[in-house]
Amino acid sequence: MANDSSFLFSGIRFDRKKFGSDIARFQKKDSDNNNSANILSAAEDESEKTKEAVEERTTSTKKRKRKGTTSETVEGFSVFRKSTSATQLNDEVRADDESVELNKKKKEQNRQLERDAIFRKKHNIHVSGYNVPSPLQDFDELKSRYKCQSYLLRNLKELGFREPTPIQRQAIPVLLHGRECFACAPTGSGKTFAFVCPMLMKLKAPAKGGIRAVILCPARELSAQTYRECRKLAKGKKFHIRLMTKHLARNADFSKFPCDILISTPLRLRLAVKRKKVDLSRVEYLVLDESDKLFEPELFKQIDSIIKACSNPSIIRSLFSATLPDFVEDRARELMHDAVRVIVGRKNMASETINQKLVFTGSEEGKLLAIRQSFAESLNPPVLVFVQSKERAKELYGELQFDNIRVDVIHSDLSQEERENSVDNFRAGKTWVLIATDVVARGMDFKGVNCVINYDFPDSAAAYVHRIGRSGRAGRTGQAITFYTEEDIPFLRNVANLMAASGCEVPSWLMELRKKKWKKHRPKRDTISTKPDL
Ligand SMILES: Nc1ncnc2c1ncn2[C@@H]1O[C@H](COP(=O)(O)OP(=O)(O)OP(=O)(O)O)[C@@H](O)[C@H]1O
Repeated sequence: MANDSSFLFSGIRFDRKKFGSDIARFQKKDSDNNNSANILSAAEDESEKTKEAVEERTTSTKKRKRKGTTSETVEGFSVFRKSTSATQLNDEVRADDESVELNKKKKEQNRQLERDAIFRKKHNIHVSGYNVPSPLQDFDELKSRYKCQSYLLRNLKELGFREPTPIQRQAIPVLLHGRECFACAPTGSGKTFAFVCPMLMKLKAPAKGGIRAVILCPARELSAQTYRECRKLAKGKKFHIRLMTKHLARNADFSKFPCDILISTPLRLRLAVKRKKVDLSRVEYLVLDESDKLFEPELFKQIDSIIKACSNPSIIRSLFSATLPDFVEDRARELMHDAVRVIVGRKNMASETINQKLVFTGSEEGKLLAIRQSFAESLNPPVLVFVQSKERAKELYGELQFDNIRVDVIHSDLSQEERENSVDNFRAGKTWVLIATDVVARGMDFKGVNCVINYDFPDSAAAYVHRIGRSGRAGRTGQAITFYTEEDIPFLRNVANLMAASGCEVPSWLMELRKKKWKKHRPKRDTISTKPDL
């Protein structure tokens, strides 16, 4: 025991002065107790010394760090030094260093998070999800942070894109970090580039060996437009970008040619998949543009089977739209892994750059008078006029085509070529007024549409937001006029709410109307005609 204790406590100097009274007490005890008394007092001493030693060690480690040295003998510390191996000590020092480093890193991360939050607030960007990448400060960061190739930066410049739009600031880094993403941003706010840019950057260079990326759009016109935009952005790089035409869907064998990016409507892609001429198992990127439309019941089956056919486990999927109803969010959460949700402004809101107006026309006849009067007073082309069906598009066209204005029409009964011509002529300014059904209500980027007229009241909040969003794009101002008749009054409050939310003045009586659930409001309307009924 004595030996043990001397071994255990060797090196400890006993402070006789400090523990004088204890020594006196223990000296009175018989000799048998001497050993244990010594041990006890030595133990007390040790505990005292241990405390000192620990304090000493902490200070000396700090000192060492300050001085940059690693060994300094401290009195009374040697017992621990002796029983602690050099590697252990080194480990402790290293652990200390690491924890300081970690703290520094954490602090910097927190500062970055704070900066990101301020920046997002400034640009009205709202995110949710784990570890959301920092938003882009400018396009230069595409190069400095993500090694963007020069062809893409050059194309951006050529297109006149100086600053990223809010959705581009956030969605591009999210996708470049390989995260799935569902995003909602106002009409005309640059969502196309937000998904095409990271796609081109991730694909890096043209390659053979199957379809690598797919963009799905709900309408042919929008697919054609996205195809053109992709090609503009990819200029200078020989990517194989293909638009799924009716001919390709029916006849082509996609295994026979390279395809980096395929742009299609769900119907055409589904047809090609069914024919087994398209293999989607290698697709690395899948974009569902106008995703809420794609998830509507009439397209859901096709979309579902396409998503299943894109079976690559490392696929990155993204959903984009200006309207993101809850059912689409739910679907996105089911579908995606570790997705980031990006909302610019408020969900499902009309663009704030559009001046919106409601006009009561009483009857169908009243509408025709109102549109003629409006054109007579001030026709400021290009003007887009929306009606609720192809029959009504034909009727209105029949009325206006002889009115000495350059008017055209687009609907699903026209041939592909006729539809393309209508769009091209309108884009080129040859047509002043384009009468349309909802086939061109979503995504179409007609530059500088001055006014959208909802000749027929839209059938849903989403339809309203997308239709009027053909105007007031890319920061420009625009105008939207919505005609309403008695039949539409139950749904007026919904439009009034959208108007108020995007900053338009709304008469107070409108805000006092009752709200009614707006579900596919397409009442049977009287024929558009000034000819008297026979
Ligand atoms: N960073 C940018 N700077 C300037 N213009 C831009 C920028 N990004 C996109 N644009 C332009 O803004 C217009 C609208 O872009 P885009 O069609 O992608 O909008 P969107 O958000 O997809 O609209 P929608 O919801 O109607 O589909 C286009 O003409 C496009 O060229």
